[in-house]
Amino acid sequence: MSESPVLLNKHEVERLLTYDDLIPRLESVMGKFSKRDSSEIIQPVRSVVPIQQHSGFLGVMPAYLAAEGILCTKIVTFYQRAEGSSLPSTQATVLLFHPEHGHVTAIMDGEAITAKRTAAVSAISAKLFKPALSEVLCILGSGQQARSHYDVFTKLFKFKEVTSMKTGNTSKSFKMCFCVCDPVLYTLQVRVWSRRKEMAQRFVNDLQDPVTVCSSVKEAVIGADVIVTATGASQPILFGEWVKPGAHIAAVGACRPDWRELDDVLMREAVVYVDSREGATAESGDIILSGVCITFHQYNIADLSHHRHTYSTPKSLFSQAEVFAELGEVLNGSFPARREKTTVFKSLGMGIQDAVSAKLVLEKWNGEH
Ligand SMILES: NC(=O)C1=CN([C@@H]2O[C@H](COP(=O)(O)OP(=O)(O)OC[C@H]3O[C@@H](n4cnc5c(N)ncnc54)[C@H](O)[C@@H]3O)[C@@H](O)[C@H]2O)C=CC1
Ligand SMILES: O=C(O)C1=NCCCC1
Repeated sequence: MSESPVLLNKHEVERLLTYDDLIPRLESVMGKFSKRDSSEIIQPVRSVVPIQQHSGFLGVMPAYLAAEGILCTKIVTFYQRAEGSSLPSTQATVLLFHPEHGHVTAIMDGEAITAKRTAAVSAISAKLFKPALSEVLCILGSGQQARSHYDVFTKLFKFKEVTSMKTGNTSKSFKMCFCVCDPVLYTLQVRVWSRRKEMAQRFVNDLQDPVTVCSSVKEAVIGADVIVTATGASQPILFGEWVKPGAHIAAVGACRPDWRELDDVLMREAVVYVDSREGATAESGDIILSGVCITFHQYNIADLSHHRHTYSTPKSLFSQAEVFAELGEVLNGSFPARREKTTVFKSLGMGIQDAVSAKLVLEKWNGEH
């Protein structure tokens, strides 16, 4: 008889899952995933059931990591909620199985895992792609993901250290330049925008450090070096014309093929990285719809039965935004991090991220019991 599964609630998962432990595991598993060795990792694209009547979705996200002995699935629901709703828009449960015998070893809350692993992956993207001098972080949205992104980004990038160069004369006979290196600490400035300003204000009231509440997306993003988009938007809210050249955008929302957060200009001008190419091709409206042309030339042809039919041909077609690489392909060295360019990391979420997070939580719990 197998033992009863360990049951862990949100509070326990939150306590046991730390970014310091999680980040290296995510880097390792995403690097391995991008090698596409199916004897090591199997992770199909998420199955999603629309719940149209209630503006919601049910997703199932299985993963098997043979070398690590992790067999896992997350079951997640996500809803488009009215602003200010007290219900969480993303809810999840994660199940770990015994890979050899098939029984369930742990059932744990998936909300904390989803919040932390998504933010941790965005932070990995920012480590790789943000401009060397990044002083301004902008967060669009004020929900669960906005908060976990705030926590990990300020933890990792709170201060940047820059070396200032001084020049001067050293000799009477000729002028020579010398350099003195002064380490200077700058505080990262954080800005937040939310659809309703009072929600952004509520977000800020919970924080220790000062954060600027902005009245518009444009005000929030102008001059920002790193931008996190973590909203439930289904139409673009972030426009390329506002984005500072060289900025990095971690785009977390818009996880349906017909939802957008980023406009065509940004999607076509930036170097686009994704978590999984298959996931992005199936689910990212920002990628799928970026090449769709909405201007059509129409003409009519009368057929023999006196009906008139309208035929359309595209007047002009833009090509779709191209995916440059997966985050894992950069982590495993097969593609470069093009830090000098404007970069977008389009995140959709992966079962392997939940799997390593859940395993970590269970290991920590086992260590305590
Ligand atoms: N990439 C990934 O791995 C994951 C992505 N997500 C996605 O991230 C987004 C945020 O998720 P949570 O923070 O859990 O949700 P949440 O409900 O806690 O927060 C959503 C935020 O988006 C704002 N918002 C909603 N509709 C909007 C609209 N039409 N325009 C502008 N702002 C709008 C809300 O005001 C709120 O600030 C969602 O789209 C969710 O599906 C969630 C989990 C994982
Ligand atoms: O990866 C996840 O978990 C989710 N991704 C997008 C939608 C909500 C859940």
